[in-house]
Amino acid sequence: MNVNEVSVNGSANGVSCESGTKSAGKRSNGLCNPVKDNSSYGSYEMVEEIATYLLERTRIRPRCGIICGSGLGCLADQLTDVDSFDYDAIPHFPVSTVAGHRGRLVFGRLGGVPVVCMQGRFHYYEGYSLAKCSMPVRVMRLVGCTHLIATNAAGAINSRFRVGDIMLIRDHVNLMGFAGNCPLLGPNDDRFGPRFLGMAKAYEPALLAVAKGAARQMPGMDDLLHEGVYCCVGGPNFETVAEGRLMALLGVDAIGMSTVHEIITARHCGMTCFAFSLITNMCTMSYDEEEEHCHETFVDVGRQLEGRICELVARVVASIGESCSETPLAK
Ligand SMILES: O=P(O)(O)O[C@@H]1C[C@H](O)[C@@H](CO)O1
Ligand code: HPA
Repeated sequence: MNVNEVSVNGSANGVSCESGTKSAGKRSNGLCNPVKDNSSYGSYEMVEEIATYLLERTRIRPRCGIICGSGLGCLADQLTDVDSFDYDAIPHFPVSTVAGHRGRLVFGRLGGVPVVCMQGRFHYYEGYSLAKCSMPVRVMRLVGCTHLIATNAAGAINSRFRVGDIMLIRDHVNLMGFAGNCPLLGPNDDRFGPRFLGMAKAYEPALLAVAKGAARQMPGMDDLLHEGVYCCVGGPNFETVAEGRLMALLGVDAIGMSTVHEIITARHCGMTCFAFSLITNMCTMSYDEEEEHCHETFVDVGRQLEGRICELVARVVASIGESCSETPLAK
């Protein structure tokens, strides 16, 4: 059996307290010592229990999961018919520790399409394993999502990009994977997906085409839009000049601290993926440049582009809604 065949019927009872998380009625600070953290965090039963907990408390049956990046929480604010769950109220869920990441799961409708938004994500530098950072993607799958939209704030390596541009992610470089760190480390549970998986079409070309078509219809948007390669680093420090230059040699267009492990996890459980980066800064590529990296400024860039970004996402979600109504959702 795999996730495409399984319907959620686990029980929300009998929740146990795991190290570095919180379970019903019991709390810790939600942080893990990465050394002690279990790389294969999130058994099928645990994820199923979280999904059941949520489905018992909302009538929304989402088709698409949306992860809001730094400063992009506005995406969740667009939803109607909302049921929201603070992360610290959901059994086994980690908690957000980064400014600009609100820390709640929001079920609702975007233009009529049922979706669930992570208003705040988990990052490796917060002390969570990659498996734990991306565990909510599996929850999204078990509550019924067939599609994932991941968004992030990123620094531009590509000198043609400008702050405020949007880069549709065509592909990524899994730098942390090169170093042996991957959300799928540890025993594989075939109910989620296969042991080995191809990543050549990680980002769905049809959704990239939809986004580009939508941008052409939005005044001024076409000029802001690029397509490129994203790379995730562990953070929380930004890159040295030498590292920035190395990224350019590797063919990377923008660098961030998320998304790659979420997409790997989503592809593992058969989800169709779309992602984009909001360019919040230019990476420092020369020793003569003043480094002007500031998380709060990055969050502000997101706020300034809220309207356009929300419209872009709404249009992609609408097209997902249309494709889902043509293809019946697997149980
Ligand atoms: O959650 P995302 O990837 O959007 O967050 C980026 C990377 C760091 O967490 C933070 C740096 O300002 O923004
Ligand atoms: N580097 C890494 N992550 C980032 C950056 C950056 O320049 N900007 C926003 N997230």
